[in-house]
Amino acid sequence: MNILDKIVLNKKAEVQAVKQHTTIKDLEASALFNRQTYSFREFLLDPARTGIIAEFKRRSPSKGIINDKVGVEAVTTAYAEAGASALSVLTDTDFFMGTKADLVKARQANTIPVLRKDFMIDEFQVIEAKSLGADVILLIAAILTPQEIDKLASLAKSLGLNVLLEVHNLEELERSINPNLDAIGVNNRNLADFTVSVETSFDLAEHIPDEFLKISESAISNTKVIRELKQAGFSGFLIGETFMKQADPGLAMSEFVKGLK
Ligand SMILES: O=C(O)c1ccccc1NCC(=O)[C@H](O)[C@H](O)COP(=O)(O)O
Repeated sequence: MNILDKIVLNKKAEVQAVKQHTTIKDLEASALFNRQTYSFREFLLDPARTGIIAEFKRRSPSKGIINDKVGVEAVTTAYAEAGASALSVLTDTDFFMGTKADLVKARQANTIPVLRKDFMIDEFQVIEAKSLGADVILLIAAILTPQEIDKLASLAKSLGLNVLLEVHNLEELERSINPNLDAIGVNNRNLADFTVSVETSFDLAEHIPDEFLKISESAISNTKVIRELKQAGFSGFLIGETFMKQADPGLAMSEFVKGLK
């Protein structure tokens, strides 16, 4: 069984366990549930920002612990200050050391869109994402059927959430395209074997219809590649480890963006 299969199996058990003690009514009662979400498109296309979706990521299956010494409020506010167009916050605990509380803290400390970075397999998690203050959810084509993507994306849109679909190859892209998506993210990391190549983004760029925002995800480590990705039509750049592996991830981002000017 590859790591993605393990994560999904674990996630199914986790969601079932949460449903034992939390109802949809409980989620809808959250103070954050009825807030107006920020537009992913508006912030990503704002020329005063960088297009960077800056990720708070303590640990990953591919790298182990990246940084467990920093706090989510301090890092995400520094990311926003450095020009992030949006924030990505891992809420998976078992594989990434993220928490749902991290998302709430990032939401309350910032006024830019926040992506709930998790493995969404159940409608409950979409409603939960809204209750935690997310603006954007991630749907991963490799773990969902087209019918599941359609169901989860249309629920998300009905709640005012933005939807980012993540693909890794042309077959996933072609089978998963759906009018309820806002953005298509090309993951440069193969989630089954962890190999990374930014060429994946360049190869898929021309196949993504223009109505969707194009996001390049993972293994982005310098500003030269961002300039090249912009030329190829990408307007969003999801970056985690490059910033988080530094003692001060916010400072690392502010130094990094100097190279974009
Ligand atoms: O990062 C991993 O090791 C990983 C393993 C299995 C499933 C997902 C994984 N990462 C999620 C992501 O997509 C990244 O956190 C995100 O794109 C940022 O990537 P990076 O800039 O390379 O940290």
